[in-house]
Amino acid sequence: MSTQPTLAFIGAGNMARAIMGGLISNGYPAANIWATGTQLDKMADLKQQGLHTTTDNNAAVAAADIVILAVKPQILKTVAQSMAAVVQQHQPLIVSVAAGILCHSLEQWLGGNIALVRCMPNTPSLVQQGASGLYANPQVSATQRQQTEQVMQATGLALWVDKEPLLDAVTAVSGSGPAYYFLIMESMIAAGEKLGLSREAAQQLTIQTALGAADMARQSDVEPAELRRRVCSPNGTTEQAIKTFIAQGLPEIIDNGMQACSNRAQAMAEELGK
Ligand SMILES: NC(=O)C1=CN([C@@H]2O[C@H](COP(=O)(O)OP(=O)(O)OC[C@H]3O[C@@H](n4cnc5c(N)ncnc54)[C@H](O)[C@@H]3O)[C@@H](O)[C@H]2O)C=CC1
Ligand SMILES: O=C(O)[C@@H]1CCC=N1
Repeated sequence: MSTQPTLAFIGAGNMARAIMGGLISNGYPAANIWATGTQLDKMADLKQQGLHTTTDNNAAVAAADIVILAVKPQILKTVAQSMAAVVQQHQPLIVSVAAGILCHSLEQWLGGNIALVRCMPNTPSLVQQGASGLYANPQVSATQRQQTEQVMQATGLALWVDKEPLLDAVTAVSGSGPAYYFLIMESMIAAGEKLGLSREAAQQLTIQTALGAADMARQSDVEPAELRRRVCSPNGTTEQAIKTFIAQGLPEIIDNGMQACSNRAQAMAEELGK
């Protein structure tokens, strides 16, 4: 990475830890990363890796070029308001990873007129296989856009969207998406066991199949639908599985689930954004 801005993660929980872990594995200097939380002892492992840890959000903000807001959406208003003065004084770039909290609300809570990126990452960032959607408000400079992109690309794919509501679609596809695949894996492991495999064997085969399918889809120049057809021999075994999935409504189930996810993001903006 050519430029290495100092980062402050406000709320060192699951998502922040996934991004920080991905960055460190990618060679980002630990000394350039601050992590905050409510209890220092819960961040002892981060301190041991060379990160700065503190329970004082304002101290981390004052030290940072980029502040990543990674607390739960339900407490973001209180946390943002308590750091507004130091944000206005130091003018760092703010990146919020919170689902469903609009730029408009964040700008208000942070005292107005701030450079703000909303980012919807996902937890595979930890193994540098993340997928993030990014949206910048007009105050974000070209350099700040580039810096944000560099940071998020160090954890995987990072794509810009040009309309803020599209972040709810990103949430439905990739932000929440790992959980869908984990559920499918859970179900395949259970079904494999029911068919007589040991749990260990069912788990290994399931995970390797998910990895293989994803890697093949990524490397292929044809769409996943064609790759699926190539697995289905006429009157063979896969065809029976796929016919059963479709007859029982799997595509509609996935559509409904993702719609519910996006609806929830919009409802959170209403509930929590005032
Ligand atoms: N978990 C996920 O897969 C994803 C989460 N997100 C977003 O990331 C954000 C965080 O979610 P998670 O990491 O899952 O939650 P989490 O609960 O694991 O992490 C939040 C952290 O904030 C800390 N915290 C609480 N009050 C604080 C305060 N006043 N100051 C500083 N830190 C404080 C908590 O100790 C906790 O470690 C949410 O806004 C969520 O919408 C976005 C994409 C994916
Ligand atoms: O479930 C949530 O609200 C967060 C946002 C996307 C993934 N986890």
